Amino acid sequence: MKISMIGAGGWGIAMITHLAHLHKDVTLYCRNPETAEVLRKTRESKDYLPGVKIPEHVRITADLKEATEKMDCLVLCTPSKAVEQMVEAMAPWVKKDAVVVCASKGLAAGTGRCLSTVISEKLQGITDNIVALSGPNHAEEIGKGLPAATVVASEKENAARFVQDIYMSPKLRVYRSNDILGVEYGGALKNIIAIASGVQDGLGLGDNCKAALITRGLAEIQRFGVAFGAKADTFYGLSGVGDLIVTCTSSHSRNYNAGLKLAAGMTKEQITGGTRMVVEGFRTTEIVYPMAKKYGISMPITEEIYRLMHGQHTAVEALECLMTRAKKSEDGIDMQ
Ligand SMILES: NC(=O)C1=CN([C@@H]2O[C@H](COP(=O)(O)OP(=O)(O)OC[C@H]3O[C@@H](n4cnc5c(N)ncnc54)[C@H](O)[C@@H]3O)[C@@H](O)[C@H]2O)C=CC1
Ligand SMILES: O=C(CO)COP(=O)(O)O
Repeated sequence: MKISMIGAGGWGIAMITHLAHLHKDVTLYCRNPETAEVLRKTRESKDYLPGVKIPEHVRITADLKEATEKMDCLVLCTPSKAVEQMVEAMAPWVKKDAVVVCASKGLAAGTGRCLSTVISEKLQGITDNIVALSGPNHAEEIGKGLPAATVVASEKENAARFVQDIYMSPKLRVYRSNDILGVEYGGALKNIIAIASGVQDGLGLGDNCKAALITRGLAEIQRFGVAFGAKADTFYGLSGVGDLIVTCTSSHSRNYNAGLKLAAGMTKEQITGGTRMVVEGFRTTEIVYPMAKKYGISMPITEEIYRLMHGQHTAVEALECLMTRAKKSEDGIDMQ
């Protein structure tokens, strides 16, 4: 079994460390040759995941061909903005019928399509074994081997089973799903609500407000996902409500921390300029809000995060707008 991790940020390092405890032939692709050399020598990324030792037998390479060819399983975990380009670059070396896993959480710019859809298109004629992996999984905890659960989803049942077998361990419980779109929309859109959660904590709004935000956040994530082909029930699972809870409440979350900074008055540019780590929720908001507007999908929290990011509302104004909206019924079917 030859497994390769494409992306050496926090998530890639956590996953390859987990997989290295279960498999012998494991590779980590790091795009920067100097960084790859440092990782080879120190077996640790001080920048992305300090305190996690990459096992000695993990092959670390900056050569994409070496990281791709002959691999039975390729896991993509770059920031979402790089996934399409990365798959395009890998395509000439991807083995026929290899299983390709998308562990990045985001959507395609412009179209808002799921990353698995883009990957499938780029690998047409080479493989259709495309799987999404998503769940409440902070790299900091997976890297330390703390217990967790996740979901692997695919239209191809055998591909999902294959990835389930590869990842499953007494430390990581892996569930299967056939709703790849639902799993991906949950993973991508929860980052918007996590930013909002950071904003609300930054304003000191309390636990009742947090519970309301998570619950109403789930409702709008589900509305969007279902409108684009996901199954409603998937959002009540690990990749939906599970990931939403952890990202809205964990101090590990980059999106949550970005929200805290927005509430403190920092701009999106100041926040992203101050960290090398990806804050996916900003990009996902830029993609989702115009789509929600275009297709008439009510997403009030997403709308306020968009306005906050664009300096159109302050955090306090965003709160006021959300609290003073027209009266609604909870299930969205408004009674006369
Ligand atoms: N960190 C976490 O706990 C989890 C992250 N994810 C997702 O995984 C993806 C990656 O996240 P992290 O590893 O945390 O990010 P990170 O910010 O820790 O690291 C990003 C890595 O991608 C590389 N990179 C940046 N731009 C690139 C490009 N254009 N082409 C190729 N490589 C590029 C960087 O050099 C770095 O190695 C994101 O979509 C994130 O939402 C999913 C689950 C958990
Ligand atoms: O997706 C994640 C946890 O499941 C990571 O979230 P952040 O990108 O906000 O850190």
